[in-house]
Amino acid sequence: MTMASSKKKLEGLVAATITPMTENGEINFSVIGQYVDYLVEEQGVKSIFVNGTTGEGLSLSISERRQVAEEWVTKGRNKLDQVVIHVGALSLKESQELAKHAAEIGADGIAVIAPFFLKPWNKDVLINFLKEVAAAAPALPFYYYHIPALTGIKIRAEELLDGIQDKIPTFQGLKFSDTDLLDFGQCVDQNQQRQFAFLFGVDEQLLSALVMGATGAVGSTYNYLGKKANQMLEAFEQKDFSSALNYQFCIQRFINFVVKLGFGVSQTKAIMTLVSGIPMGPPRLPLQKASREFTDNAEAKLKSLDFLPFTGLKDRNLEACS
Ligand SMILES: CC(=O)N[C@H](C=O)[C@@H](O)[C@H](O)[C@H](O)CO
Ligand SMILES: CC(=O)C(=O)O
Repeated sequence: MTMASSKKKLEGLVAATITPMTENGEINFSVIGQYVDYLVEEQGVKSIFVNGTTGEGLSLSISERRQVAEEWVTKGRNKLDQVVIHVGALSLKESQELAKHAAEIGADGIAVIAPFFLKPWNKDVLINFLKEVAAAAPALPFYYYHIPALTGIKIRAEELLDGIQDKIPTFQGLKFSDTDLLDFGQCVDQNQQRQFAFLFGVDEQLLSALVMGATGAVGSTYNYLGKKANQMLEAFEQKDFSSALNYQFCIQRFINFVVKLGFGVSQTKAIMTLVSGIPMGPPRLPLQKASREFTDNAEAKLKSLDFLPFTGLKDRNLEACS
């Protein structure tokens, strides 16, 4: 526990990394170095969450997950603050293997979702599963990744956190990807004496979560809207709430637009390719590549919001926020 507890707290924006792929569906390791530089230099994002939802972690083989994790850790060395690896899997054995591997390669933490096929039906069973995974990496900070809409496991995070450190001594925080701000607020409220990280995962609502005590955020949009989100965090920090709200609305205009077109990991890959210029490639089945129509519409919206660099249309960007 000494190593885990001496680790500095995970805070600020954490990009949920995309797993770049080639047109024929293999992982494109060759762009990960550029991707790290892009996040740090262009978006001001210094921590990453690897092999999660956005990274199609559950669609990769165990061997691929190990290689992806290793590449991010290697390329992020001396550049990134923290690299957290999502090691959740349906098989406890696989999850433990990935946790152990994350420790071996020098990752800064591990996160785990609830197993979602044969399900834990109550808090104690879920804790037992998480505990067994955490124990495979006893020196690494452990984060629970709460994403009930995707796992179907609706055990409230507030309930799960009650007494969790007695069971999982390396427990260090929560990645909360749900819109239930009562549950989130109570996680914060009931653990004020503990140094947990409360990482919010609904990018379009981050400002509300900051009010509730979020200490950071993990999300897909920080890959390409990190700079804007950082401006919002800065304004919030300065107690300039009207500017913070202005930034949140600006981010919402974009997310609202793409949500209406149908937004998920495939679309995130297309948008990131557009904005960063780094080819993210297609997603893996069962996901399907974003349509040309989606990409064209998203591009027009990004331009009108002034979210694309060098568009040369500044005077016509009526929706742009400062
Ligand atoms: C379901 C999902 O992928 N959630 C992401 C992270 O938890 C978010 O970053 C969303 O992509 C984002 O908030 C847009 O809805
Ligand atoms: C968004 C997020 O945290 C994930 O992709 O796992």
